Parts: sequence; structure tokens; C-alpha cells
Amino acid sequence: MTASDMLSTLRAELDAIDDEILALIERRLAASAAIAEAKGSAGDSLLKLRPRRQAEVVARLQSRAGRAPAVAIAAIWRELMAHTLQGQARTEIVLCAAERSELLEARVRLHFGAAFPLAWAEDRAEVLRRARDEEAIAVLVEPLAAGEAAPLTVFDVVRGTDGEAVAYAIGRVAPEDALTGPDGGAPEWTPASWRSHPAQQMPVYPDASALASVEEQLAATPPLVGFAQIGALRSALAEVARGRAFLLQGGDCAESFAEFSAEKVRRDERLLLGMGNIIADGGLGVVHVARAAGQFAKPRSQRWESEAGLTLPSYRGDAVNGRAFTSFSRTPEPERLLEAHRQSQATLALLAAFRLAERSQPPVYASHEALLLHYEQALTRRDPETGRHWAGSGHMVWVGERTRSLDGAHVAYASGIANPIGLKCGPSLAPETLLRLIERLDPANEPGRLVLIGRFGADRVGESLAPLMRAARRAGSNAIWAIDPMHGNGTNVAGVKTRRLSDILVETAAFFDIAAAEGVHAGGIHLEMSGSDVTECLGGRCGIGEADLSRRYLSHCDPRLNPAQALEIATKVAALIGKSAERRADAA
Ligand SMILES: O=C(O)C(=O)C[C@]1(C(=O)O)C=C[C@@H](O)C=C1
Ligand SMILES: [Mn+2]
Repeated sequence: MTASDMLSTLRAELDAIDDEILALIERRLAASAAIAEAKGSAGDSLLKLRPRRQAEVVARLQSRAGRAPAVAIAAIWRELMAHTLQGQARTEIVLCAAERSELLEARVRLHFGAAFPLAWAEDRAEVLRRARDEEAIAVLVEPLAAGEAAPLTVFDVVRGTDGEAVAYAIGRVAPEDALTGPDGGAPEWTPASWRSHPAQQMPVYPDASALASVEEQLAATPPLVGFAQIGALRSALAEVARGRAFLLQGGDCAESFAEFSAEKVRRDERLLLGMGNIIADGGLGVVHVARAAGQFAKPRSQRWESEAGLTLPSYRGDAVNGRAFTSFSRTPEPERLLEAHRQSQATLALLAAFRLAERSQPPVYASHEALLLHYEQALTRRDPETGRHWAGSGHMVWVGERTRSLDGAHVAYASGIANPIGLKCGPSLAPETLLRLIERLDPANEPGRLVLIGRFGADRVGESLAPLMRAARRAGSNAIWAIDPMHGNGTNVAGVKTRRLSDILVETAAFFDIAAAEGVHAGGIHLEMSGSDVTECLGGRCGIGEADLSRRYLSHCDPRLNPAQALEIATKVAALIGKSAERRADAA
């Protein structure tokens, strides 16, 4: 084939694709005409424009995209929706002639889409009058003063490239459809707020109605943990934040449906308490938090997995899909959330029962990564006395290294719940970004609210941790610092994912040293471990060598410490806590 033949073939392919896209655009326009009718009489007093819905449409598609860049999706759908809207009702953007500038005009066109007709009114009062009486949006460089021009409200902000507000969009939009509060500030948080932010690492469920049904069923259940228990954990963590206690957090990388049993919950709880006993010898009280009762979902660096010529979605944890490499098993199934919920409930009931039987033991709280936001939203509850929301799915939840983007859905969700929040901090986190995340997740700077969990690897903790600790300390943050010495220390030995105990110990010791040098309390440790005698990590006095890895490698995801290895780390942590106390005494 000549080069020009090749070009014609490829262009024919693009023509065929464009025909399909056009047919779909036609269908989309037709479907939205029906929506306009369904909006019915409310449309007389309200604009047909639904800014929040538009943001959700874009965010959902961005979350599903493979190759398509997020900005491209935003630009294409903004224009599509601008046209659908104009099809429903011709909607003008009215600006003030006195505020006329090319920059403002360009920003407004970019923000709303080129399909909007622009109009200029004489003065501010006239702009607002038209927004009140006509199918029009007012765009003004000053937001509304309190009580000015009711029933109009600010519903969106037009920003410059630097993120600064350049103008405010004002119109007849219901508060629940607005992207800002009535004054142009942040909108009131709701459990669904995350939906207008791009969500990374979330499953793409092929069956939307099955998902909706599962969400409804979960929303009708009592919360797995109560608001008062959240408060108790926050008080315990406040002691950690003040340097008077230590957080011990640990459990499976991923819980599995098949492994669940009362004996397993018991073994894991025994191990956590045993470690706590050892750590307490260092001289600090211990707060016990299990990675359990909801730790069923995993972020993955690869969306797809290939085997023998077959490419299928990656396994994302039992709450999402199955491990078996078949198309059936790898398809995300929302009903799995119900099983995850049932097992979480059983685990929490068992932990509570153990405590009733042994009242002398300290409480064991439960934690998991808040990854599956449909599940988290459905289990979010509101305390009627304080009006505060909390995640009813577990006492503490964390935001992972792969989902901690400042404007992402996971941070948006976590920002509004009252639970203690963990934030994984890896080598790619810049100090300025950390400060903005702290501001977002802990604006009131409450001791016990936020736990920063460093995870760098033995070779990188030295360069990465100090700048982050220093930035947080200088900003006066009360956030707790803890170390996860597992996730930065993955290594591959003869095709098996493992971790060396020696690396884990080096990163742990470095954490204490750096904290001491920065004048920060080394507040906790976060481990992946099992109460069962697994052979997944190398080394330790139990002497697990490379040949042992295949013996009892049971993890569904990352390699865990076995009880002997975990207790060895606890002993080391107790010694490091003791040493920190001595250093402080010497300095005093
Ligand atoms: O969902 C709606 O309410 C629509 O009218 C459809 C649509 C769209 O094209 O997706 C169009 C205009 C609205 O601003 C929001 C979304
Ligand atoms: Mn893990």
C-alpha cells in the first residue's frame, strides 16, 4: 500500500467514526428536548440551566476516560451541553457594558461554551433585571450583596488561569443545582458533593440501575458505626496529636470475602492488641485502629491486565470485582458492595463482642480507604444534634496516595465528614500541595482530625519526609504524623511481590529520627499484617527466605507481615518511642 492509499484508508475510518459521533449527537439533542419538558413548570421560574448536573456529567466522563485528556472532555461536553441547553430554551449571558473587557469576554466564552449568545446591558441594575425577568444569566465582576436582587443567586464563578475569581454567574438557579454558595463562596457540602469532581480509581459499573438499587439498599441500613464512637476515636487521636499517645493502625492490605471468619477477626485483633502491649512499654498510650471492616477495594496503577492475549479490567478488590481472570468475574458488580457491607457489619459486631467479654482491653476501632464513593455516600449519616455528617462505614477512613488530588472527588468527600481522616503522603507530594490539602481537610485545625501517613520507602524517606513535616509544622498544623513503612518498600523477587523487613525497619527508624530533628511527635505506624502465619514478607528473626515465599502466600494484594514479624516491629517501635522520650528529656 502506498503512503497516500494508507492515508485514504485511515481517513475513511475517521469519516465512519465521525458519522457515528454525529448520529449520537443527534440522539443526545433529541433526548434533551424531552428533559426540557420534564422540567415543566419549574422551568418558568428557574432557568433550564443546571450547573451542578453539567459538572457531574463532565466529572463522571473524566473518571471513565482512558486516553482522552480531562481538559478535552470538559471542552467537548461543555460545548455539547451548551447546545442542548440552547435547544431547550435560548439562554443569554448578559454582561455589564461598564465592565467590558476582552479578557472577561474570552473567559466567559471559555467557561460557558461558545453556543451562548452574549449581550451587554447598560448598568448592573439592568443586567440583574434581565437575569430576573428573562431566560438570561448575569455575569458581573462583583458578587451579589446580601439581599440584593432576590430570587437571584450566585451559582458559579468564572476564573482566570491563576484560579482567581474574575466574575460571578448569577441567575435563577435552585441552591441544590448551584456550584457555589449564594455569595459565590464554597457551596454547602453534601454527601453527594464528590460527584461534581473527577473521581480517580473508581470502578465503571456497566449496569447503572443495579448500582442505583444497591445504593438505595445501603442508604436504608443503620450506620455501621455511630457518631459517638467517631467522637471517642477523635478524642483518643487528639491525645496522639498532643504527643501523649501513639496510633497503631494495621491489618490486611485487602480483606477478602473468602477469607472472612470469626477466627480470622479474632486472630487479627489479638495481634493488634499484642503489638499495642509491646508498644506501650515505650511509655505512650496506644490507640488501636484495625485495617478491617471495609478494606475491600484497591486502587490499581494499571486499569487493564493482559494474559495470554486476553485483556481484562484489573482486579480492584472483592467489593468491586473477582480475582479470576475471566470477563465475567472482572466486570464490576455493584451487588458486591452489599456483601462487603454484610461482612463489615459482622466484623464490627465481633470486635464489639470481644470487648464486652474482655472489658480490661482497650477499644479497637476500624478503618479503611474511602475509595468507593458510591458506598461511602450511601452510608453517610447526619447527626441531628450537631448537623454534622459522618461516614457510617467505619470509624476512620483514609484518602490514598492515588486519589489525593486537591480537586478530586475523594478529597471532596472526606472534607465534609466528621470522622478522623488519614491522608497518604508519598514522594510525589509537594509541601505546598500538602498545605492546601491540610487546609481543605482540616480547616479548623482540630487535634485528632487529620493523620498524615508518610509512605516513601527506605531509600526516599530521608529526602522526602523532612520538607513535608517542616511545612506542616510551620503552618501550625495539629495534624498527626504517622509512617506507613510498607507501601514504599515493595520489591519483586523471582516474580513475587514482597517486602523486606529490613527496609521496613529502616524507614520506621528514619521516621522517628526525622520527626525528632523537626521537633514533631512521631505519632503512629500503619502496617499491612495478618494474624495468620503467612510468608509474604522477607526476613526477620523468623527467618523467612526467598524459598519460603511460595509456602503460605495468601494475600489478595500486597504482602503482609506475619505475627512474628509484626511483633518484631512493635518491639522496635517501643524502643524508638523510648529513645525519643530520652532525647526530649536531654534537651529539656
Ligand atoms: O440534565 C438536564 O437537566 C439537561 O437539561 C441536559 C443537560 C445536558 O446536555 O446534559 C443540558 C443542560 C443542563 O444545564 C444540564 C444538562
Ligand atoms: Mn496495600
